[in-house]
Amino acid sequence: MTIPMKEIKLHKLNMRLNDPFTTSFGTFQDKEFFILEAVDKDGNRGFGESVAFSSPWYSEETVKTNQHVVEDFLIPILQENTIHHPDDVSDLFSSIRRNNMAKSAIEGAVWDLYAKRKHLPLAKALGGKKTEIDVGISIGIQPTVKDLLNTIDHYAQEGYKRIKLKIKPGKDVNVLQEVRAHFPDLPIMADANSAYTLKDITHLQKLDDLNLMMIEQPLEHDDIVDHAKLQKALRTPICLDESIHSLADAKKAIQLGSCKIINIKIGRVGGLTEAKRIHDYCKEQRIDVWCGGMLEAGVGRAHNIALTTLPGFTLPGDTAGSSRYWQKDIIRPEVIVENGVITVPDKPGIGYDIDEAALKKFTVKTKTFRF
Ligand SMILES: O=C(O)CCC(=O)c1ccccc1C(=O)O
Ligand SMILES: [Mg+2]
Repeated sequence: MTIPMKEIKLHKLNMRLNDPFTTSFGTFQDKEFFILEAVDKDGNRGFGESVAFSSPWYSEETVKTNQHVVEDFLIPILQENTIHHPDDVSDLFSSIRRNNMAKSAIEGAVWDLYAKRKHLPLAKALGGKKTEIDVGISIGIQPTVKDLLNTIDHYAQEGYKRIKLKIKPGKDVNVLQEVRAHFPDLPIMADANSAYTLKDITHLQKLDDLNLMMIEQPLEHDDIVDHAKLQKALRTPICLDESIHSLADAKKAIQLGSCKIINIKIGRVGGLTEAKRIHDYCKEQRIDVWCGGMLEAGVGRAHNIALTTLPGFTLPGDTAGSSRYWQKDIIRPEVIVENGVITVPDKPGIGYDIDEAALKKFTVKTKTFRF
Protein backbone atom coordinates (compact mmCIF):
# COMPACT_ATOMS: atom_id res chain seq x y z
CA MET A 1 0.00 0.00 0.00
CA THR A 2 1.40 3.40 -0.95
CA ILE A 3 1.71 6.28 1.48
CA PRO A 4 -0.32 9.06 -0.17
CA MET A 5 1.86 12.07 0.64
CA LYS A 6 0.22 15.47 0.71
CA GLU A 7 2.98 17.76 1.96
CA ILE A 8 6.17 18.07 3.96
CA LYS A 9 6.61 20.97 6.34
CA LEU A 10 10.02 22.19 7.42
CA HIS A 11 9.78 23.91 10.81
CA LYS A 12 12.87 25.81 11.95
CA LEU A 13 13.04 26.02 15.76
CA ASN A 14 15.19 27.80 18.32
CA MET A 15 15.39 26.34 21.81
CA ARG A 16 17.71 27.09 24.73
CA LEU A 17 19.22 24.29 26.84
CA ASN A 18 18.80 24.73 30.61
CA ASP A 19 22.59 24.62 31.01
CA PRO A 20 25.52 24.93 28.62
CA PHE A 21 26.84 21.53 27.46
CA THR A 22 30.62 21.30 26.94
CA THR A 23 32.48 18.64 24.96
CA SER A 24 36.15 18.46 23.91
CA PHE A 25 35.19 20.31 20.70
CA GLY A 26 32.93 23.11 21.96
CA THR A 27 30.03 24.36 24.08
CA PHE A 28 26.32 24.29 23.18
CA GLN A 29 23.48 26.24 24.72
CA ASP A 30 21.23 27.71 22.06
CA LYS A 31 19.99 25.09 19.67
CA GLU A 32 18.55 25.82 16.23
CA PHE A 33 17.21 22.78 14.41
CA PHE A 34 14.50 21.50 12.09
CA ILE A 35 11.37 19.51 12.82
CA LEU A 36 10.15 17.77 9.66
CA GLU A 37 6.43 17.11 9.39
CA ALA A 38 5.17 14.65 6.76
CA VAL A 39 1.40 14.91 6.13
CA ASP A 40 -0.63 12.34 4.17
CA LYS A 41 -3.88 12.79 2.24
CA ASP A 42 -5.85 11.28 5.15
CA GLY A 43 -4.59 13.95 7.52
CA ASN A 44 -2.07 11.82 9.45
CA ARG A 45 1.08 13.67 10.53
CA GLY A 46 4.51 12.14 11.03
CA PHE A 47 7.40 13.94 12.72
CA GLY A 48 11.18 13.76 12.44
CA GLU A 49 13.96 15.89 13.94
CA SER A 50 17.23 16.99 12.37
CA VAL A 51 20.09 16.54 14.84
CA ALA A 52 22.60 18.69 12.95
CA PHE A 53 24.14 21.51 14.97
CA SER A 54 24.78 25.10 13.86
CA SER A 55 28.54 24.50 13.48
CA PRO A 56 30.32 21.54 11.84
CA TRP A 57 32.13 20.42 15.03
CA TYR A 58 30.69 16.97 15.56
CA SER A 59 30.39 16.20 11.86
CA GLU A 60 30.44 18.19 8.62
CA GLU A 61 26.66 18.68 8.56
CA THR A 62 25.07 21.88 9.85
CA VAL A 63 21.56 23.30 10.14
CA LYS A 64 22.15 25.19 6.89
CA THR A 65 23.53 22.22 4.93
CA ASN A 66 20.53 20.21 6.14
CA GLN A 67 18.15 22.86 4.82
CA HIS A 68 19.92 22.92 1.44
CA VAL A 69 19.98 19.15 1.05
CA VAL A 70 16.40 18.63 2.30
CA GLU A 71 14.89 21.36 0.11
CA ASP A 72 16.95 20.96 -3.05
CA PHE A 73 17.54 17.20 -3.23
CA LEU A 74 15.66 15.00 -0.77
CA ILE A 75 12.14 16.44 -0.97
CA PRO A 76 12.27 16.48 -4.81
CA ILE A 77 13.22 12.76 -4.75
CA LEU A 78 10.13 12.00 -2.66
CA GLN A 79 7.94 14.19 -4.87
CA GLU A 80 9.01 12.17 -7.92
CA ASN A 81 8.63 8.70 -6.39
CA THR A 82 6.00 6.55 -4.72
CA ILE A 83 6.68 5.22 -1.24
CA HIS A 84 5.23 2.01 0.14
CA HIS A 85 7.40 1.63 3.22
CA PRO A 86 9.93 3.88 5.05
CA ASP A 87 12.73 1.53 3.86
CA ASP A 88 11.98 2.88 0.34
CA VAL A 89 13.03 6.35 1.54
CA SER A 90 16.38 5.01 2.68
CA ASP A 91 16.89 3.25 -0.69
CA LEU A 92 15.86 6.32 -2.73
CA PHE A 93 18.17 8.58 -0.72
CA SER A 94 21.16 6.30 -1.36
CA SER A 95 21.68 8.18 -4.65
CA ILE A 96 22.76 11.18 -2.55
CA ARG A 97 26.17 10.93 -0.86
CA ARG A 98 26.26 11.20 2.95
CA ASN A 99 24.26 14.10 4.45
CA ASN A 100 22.93 11.48 6.84
CA MET A 101 21.32 13.84 9.36
CA ALA A 102 19.32 15.52 6.59
CA LYS A 103 18.19 12.12 5.27
CA SER A 104 17.35 10.86 8.74
CA ALA A 105 15.12 13.85 9.57
CA ILE A 106 12.82 13.09 6.60
CA GLU A 107 13.01 9.32 6.91
CA GLY A 108 12.07 9.66 10.61
CA ALA A 109 8.98 11.70 9.73
CA VAL A 110 7.97 9.02 7.19
CA TRP A 111 8.53 6.21 9.75
CA ASP A 112 6.25 8.01 12.22
CA LEU A 113 3.65 8.59 9.50
CA TYR A 114 3.82 4.94 8.38
CA ALA A 115 3.41 3.67 11.95
CA LYS A 116 0.44 6.01 12.55
CA ARG A 117 -1.23 4.82 9.32
CA LYS A 118 -0.81 1.22 10.58
CA HIS A 119 -2.04 2.17 14.09
CA LEU A 120 1.22 0.76 15.46
CA PRO A 121 3.65 2.24 17.99
CA LEU A 122 6.87 3.13 16.15
CA ALA A 123 8.76 0.74 18.47
CA LYS A 124 6.53 -2.16 17.27
CA ALA A 125 6.77 -1.06 13.62
CA LEU A 126 10.55 -1.37 13.97
CA GLY A 127 10.26 -4.80 15.58
CA GLY A 128 11.03 -3.68 19.14
CA LYS A 129 9.57 -5.66 22.04
CA LYS A 130 10.78 -3.92 25.22
CA THR A 131 8.13 -2.02 27.17
CA GLU A 132 10.73 -0.28 29.33
CA ILE A 133 14.23 0.89 28.48
CA ASP A 134 17.20 1.58 30.76
CA VAL A 135 18.91 4.91 30.26
CA GLY A 136 22.02 6.74 31.37
CA ILE A 137 23.02 10.37 31.18
CA SER A 138 25.85 12.29 29.50
CA ILE A 139 27.49 15.03 31.56
CA GLY A 140 29.49 17.79 29.86
CA ILE A 141 32.91 19.01 30.98
CA GLN A 142 32.43 21.03 34.20
CA PRO A 143 34.37 24.11 35.35
CA THR A 144 35.71 22.37 38.49
CA VAL A 145 35.97 18.83 39.87
CA LYS A 146 33.69 19.90 42.71
CA ASP A 147 30.97 20.92 40.20
CA LEU A 148 31.40 17.60 38.45
CA LEU A 149 31.11 15.55 41.66
CA ASN A 150 27.94 17.45 42.63
CA THR A 151 26.43 16.95 39.19
CA ILE A 152 27.23 13.23 39.19
CA ASP A 153 25.81 12.87 42.68
CA HIS A 154 22.57 14.56 41.58
CA TYR A 155 22.01 12.27 38.58
CA ALA A 156 23.17 9.13 40.40
CA GLN A 157 20.53 9.92 43.06
CA GLU A 158 17.92 10.27 40.30
CA GLY A 159 18.72 6.67 39.37
CA TYR A 160 20.34 6.94 35.92
CA LYS A 161 21.78 3.52 35.05
CA ARG A 162 25.19 4.84 34.03
CA ILE A 163 26.97 8.15 33.91
CA LYS A 164 28.96 9.27 30.88
CA LEU A 165 31.58 11.94 31.43
CA LYS A 166 33.07 14.08 28.70
CA ILE A 167 36.86 14.22 28.83
CA LYS A 168 39.65 16.09 27.03
CA PRO A 169 43.41 16.38 27.52
CA GLY A 170 44.07 18.03 30.89
CA LYS A 171 40.63 17.02 32.18
CA ASP A 172 40.78 13.26 31.96
CA VAL A 173 42.74 10.73 34.05
CA ASN A 174 43.14 13.12 37.02
CA VAL A 175 39.44 14.00 37.03
CA LEU A 176 38.25 10.41 36.53
CA GLN A 177 40.49 9.22 39.39
CA GLU A 178 38.75 11.65 41.73
CA VAL A 179 35.35 10.63 40.44
CA ARG A 180 36.15 6.95 40.94
CA ALA A 181 37.42 7.60 44.48
CA HIS A 182 34.09 9.28 45.36
CA PHE A 183 31.87 6.78 43.52
CA PRO A 184 33.61 3.39 43.74
CA ASP A 185 30.71 1.34 42.35
CA LEU A 186 29.00 3.70 39.92
CA PRO A 187 28.81 2.52 36.27
CA ILE A 188 30.91 5.20 34.57
CA MET A 189 32.17 5.69 31.01
CA ALA A 190 34.11 8.48 29.28
CA ASP A 191 33.58 10.17 25.90
CA ALA A 192 36.57 11.97 24.35
CA ASN A 193 34.95 13.13 21.08
CA SER A 194 38.22 12.52 19.19
CA ALA A 195 40.47 14.55 21.50
CA TYR A 196 43.46 12.13 21.41
CA THR A 197 45.95 10.53 19.03
CA LEU A 198 48.04 7.35 19.20
CA LYS A 199 50.77 9.43 20.88
CA ASP A 200 48.55 9.35 23.98
CA ILE A 201 48.53 5.53 24.33
CA THR A 202 50.47 5.40 27.62
CA HIS A 203 48.33 8.18 29.05
CA LEU A 204 45.09 6.47 28.00
CA GLN A 205 46.30 3.16 29.48
CA LYS A 206 45.96 4.78 32.93
CA LEU A 207 42.20 4.61 32.38
CA ASP A 208 42.44 0.81 32.59
CA ASP A 209 42.70 1.04 36.40
CA LEU A 210 39.42 2.93 36.75
CA ASN A 211 36.95 0.21 35.84
CA LEU A 212 35.21 2.24 33.11
CA MET A 213 32.45 0.54 31.13
CA MET A 214 34.07 1.89 27.96
CA ILE A 215 35.83 4.84 26.39
CA GLU A 216 33.93 6.44 23.51
CA GLN A 217 35.63 7.79 20.36
CA PRO A 218 39.08 8.55 21.79
CA LEU A 219 40.77 9.07 18.38
CA GLU A 220 39.98 10.90 15.16
CA HIS A 221 36.41 11.28 13.96
CA ASP A 222 37.04 9.37 10.72
CA ASP A 223 39.45 6.73 11.99
CA ILE A 224 39.09 2.98 12.40
CA VAL A 225 42.72 1.88 11.89
CA ASP A 226 44.33 3.67 14.85
CA HIS A 227 41.41 2.70 17.07
CA ALA A 228 42.22 -0.96 16.34
CA LYS A 229 45.81 -0.36 17.50
CA LEU A 230 44.60 1.43 20.61
CA GLN A 231 42.05 -1.29 21.44
CA LYS A 232 44.87 -3.87 21.41
CA ALA A 233 46.74 -1.74 23.99
CA LEU A 234 43.72 -1.18 26.27
CA ARG A 235 41.65 -3.45 28.49
CA THR A 236 38.87 -0.83 28.59
CA PRO A 237 36.46 -1.47 25.70
CA ILE A 238 36.43 1.18 22.97
CA CYS A 239 33.04 2.36 21.74
CA LEU A 240 32.85 4.11 18.37
CA ASP A 241 30.52 7.05 17.77
CA GLU A 242 31.73 9.59 15.13
CA SER A 243 33.51 6.96 12.97
CA ILE A 244 30.39 4.89 12.17
CA HIS A 245 28.09 6.24 9.42
CA SER A 246 26.67 3.03 7.98
CA LEU A 247 26.38 -0.72 8.25
CA ALA A 248 29.44 -0.96 5.97
CA ASP A 249 31.47 1.16 8.43
CA ALA A 250 30.30 -1.00 11.34
CA LYS A 251 31.33 -4.19 9.53
CA LYS A 252 34.82 -2.83 8.82
CA ALA A 253 35.33 -1.56 12.36
CA ILE A 254 34.27 -4.88 13.87
CA GLN A 255 36.44 -6.86 11.41
CA LEU A 256 39.47 -4.72 12.25
CA GLY A 257 38.86 -4.90 16.01
CA SER A 258 38.54 -1.11 16.26
CA CYS A 259 35.86 -1.31 18.95
CA LYS A 260 33.93 -3.71 21.17
CA ILE A 261 30.82 -1.54 21.41
CA ILE A 262 28.96 0.77 18.99
CA ASN A 263 26.97 3.89 19.83
CA ILE A 264 24.16 4.05 17.25
CA LYS A 265 22.83 7.54 16.53
CA ILE A 266 19.92 7.57 14.10
CA GLY A 267 20.97 10.89 12.54
CA ARG A 268 24.62 9.94 12.09
CA VAL A 269 23.75 6.74 10.18
CA GLY A 270 21.06 8.27 7.93
CA GLY A 271 17.90 7.06 9.63
CA LEU A 272 16.05 4.30 11.45
CA THR A 273 16.30 1.80 8.61
CA GLU A 274 20.12 1.89 8.59
CA ALA A 275 20.21 2.06 12.41
CA LYS A 276 18.18 -1.16 12.53
CA ARG A 277 20.49 -2.83 9.99
CA ILE A 278 23.53 -1.97 12.14
CA HIS A 279 21.69 -3.25 15.22
CA ASP A 280 20.83 -6.55 13.50
CA TYR A 281 24.43 -7.09 12.35
CA CYS A 282 25.92 -6.24 15.76
CA LYS A 283 23.47 -8.57 17.48
CA GLU A 284 24.54 -11.39 15.19
CA GLN A 285 28.22 -10.58 15.90
CA ARG A 286 27.57 -10.26 19.66
CA ILE A 287 28.71 -6.63 19.69
CA ASP A 288 26.86 -4.56 22.30
CA VAL A 289 25.14 -1.41 21.07
CA TRP A 290 23.45 1.53 22.75
CA CYS A 291 21.58 4.57 21.51
CA GLY A 292 23.47 7.87 21.58
CA GLY A 293 22.02 11.35 21.85
CA MET A 294 22.41 14.73 20.15
CA LEU A 295 20.73 16.94 22.78
CA GLU A 296 17.44 16.32 21.01
CA ALA A 297 14.07 17.89 21.63
CA GLY A 298 11.10 15.59 22.20
CA VAL A 299 10.63 14.31 18.65
CA GLY A 300 14.20 13.07 18.31
CA ARG A 301 14.06 11.73 21.85
CA ALA A 302 10.92 9.72 21.01
CA HIS A 303 12.65 8.18 17.97
CA ASN A 304 15.62 7.19 20.17
CA ILE A 305 13.26 5.50 22.64
CA ALA A 306 11.55 3.51 19.88
CA LEU A 307 14.89 2.33 18.45
CA THR A 308 16.18 1.31 21.89
CA THR A 309 13.32 -1.21 22.25
CA LEU A 310 15.20 -3.53 19.83
CA PRO A 311 16.78 -6.45 21.71
CA GLY A 312 20.44 -5.72 20.82
CA PHE A 313 20.39 -2.42 22.72
CA THR A 314 21.88 -4.11 25.77
CA LEU A 315 23.57 -1.08 27.35
CA PRO A 316 21.89 2.06 28.73
CA GLY A 317 21.93 4.95 26.22
CA ASP A 318 22.11 8.74 26.48
CA THR A 319 18.33 9.35 26.26
CA ALA A 320 17.81 11.30 29.48
CA GLY A 321 14.49 12.90 30.44
CA SER A 322 13.20 16.08 28.73
CA SER A 323 13.67 18.21 31.85
CA ARG A 324 17.42 17.49 31.90
CA TYR A 325 17.65 19.61 28.73
CA TRP A 326 14.60 21.87 28.40
CA GLN A 327 12.42 24.17 30.46
CA LYS A 328 9.60 23.08 28.18
CA ASP A 329 9.75 20.30 25.58
CA ILE A 330 7.69 20.19 22.36
CA ILE A 331 5.94 16.88 23.14
CA ARG A 332 3.19 15.88 25.56
CA PRO A 333 3.74 14.17 27.90
CA GLU A 334 7.43 15.00 28.15
CA VAL A 335 9.95 12.13 28.36
CA ILE A 336 10.10 11.06 32.00
CA VAL A 337 12.86 8.95 33.53
CA GLU A 338 12.13 7.13 36.78
CA ASN A 339 14.98 5.23 38.44
CA GLY A 340 16.82 5.21 35.14
CA VAL A 341 13.87 3.71 33.26
CA ILE A 342 11.63 5.12 30.51
CA THR A 343 8.26 3.45 29.98
CA VAL A 344 7.86 3.03 26.22
CA PRO A 345 4.66 4.72 25.01
CA ASP A 346 2.10 2.41 23.37
CA LYS A 347 0.21 4.93 21.27
CA PRO A 348 0.60 4.86 17.45
CA GLY A 349 3.74 6.39 15.91
CA ILE A 350 6.30 8.10 18.13
CA GLY A 351 3.78 7.72 20.95
CA TYR A 352 3.91 11.31 22.18
CA ASP A 353 1.67 14.16 21.03
CA ILE A 354 3.17 17.32 19.64
CA ASP A 355 2.56 20.18 22.06
CA GLU A 356 1.24 22.52 19.37
CA ALA A 357 1.57 25.64 21.53
CA ALA A 358 5.20 24.82 22.36
CA LEU A 359 5.99 23.98 18.72
CA LYS A 360 4.52 27.32 17.68
CA LYS A 361 6.36 29.18 20.42
CA PHE A 362 9.80 27.86 19.40
CA THR A 363 9.22 27.95 15.62
CA VAL A 364 10.84 30.86 13.82
CA LYS A 365 9.87 29.83 10.29
CA THR A 366 7.86 27.13 8.47
CA LYS A 367 8.12 26.21 4.77
CA THR A 368 5.62 23.89 3.10
CA PHE A 369 6.40 21.60 0.13
CA ARG A 370 3.35 20.18 -1.64
CA PHE A 371 3.20 16.82 -3.40
O1 LIG B 1 22.53 13.89 26.12
C1 LIG B 1 22.73 13.70 24.93
O2 LIG B 1 21.88 13.89 24.06
C2 LIG B 1 24.10 13.18 24.49
C3 LIG B 1 25.14 14.21 24.68
C4 LIG B 1 26.46 13.87 24.02
O3 LIG B 1 27.20 13.10 24.57
C5 LIG B 1 26.77 14.56 22.77
C6 LIG B 1 26.20 15.81 22.61
C7 LIG B 1 26.50 16.59 21.49
C8 LIG B 1 27.35 16.09 20.53
C9 LIG B 1 27.93 14.83 20.68
C10 LIG B 1 27.65 14.05 21.79
C11 LIG B 1 28.26 12.68 21.84
O4 LIG B 1 27.67 11.67 22.18
O5 LIG B 1 29.42 12.57 21.44
MG1 LIG C 1 29.99 10.55 21.59
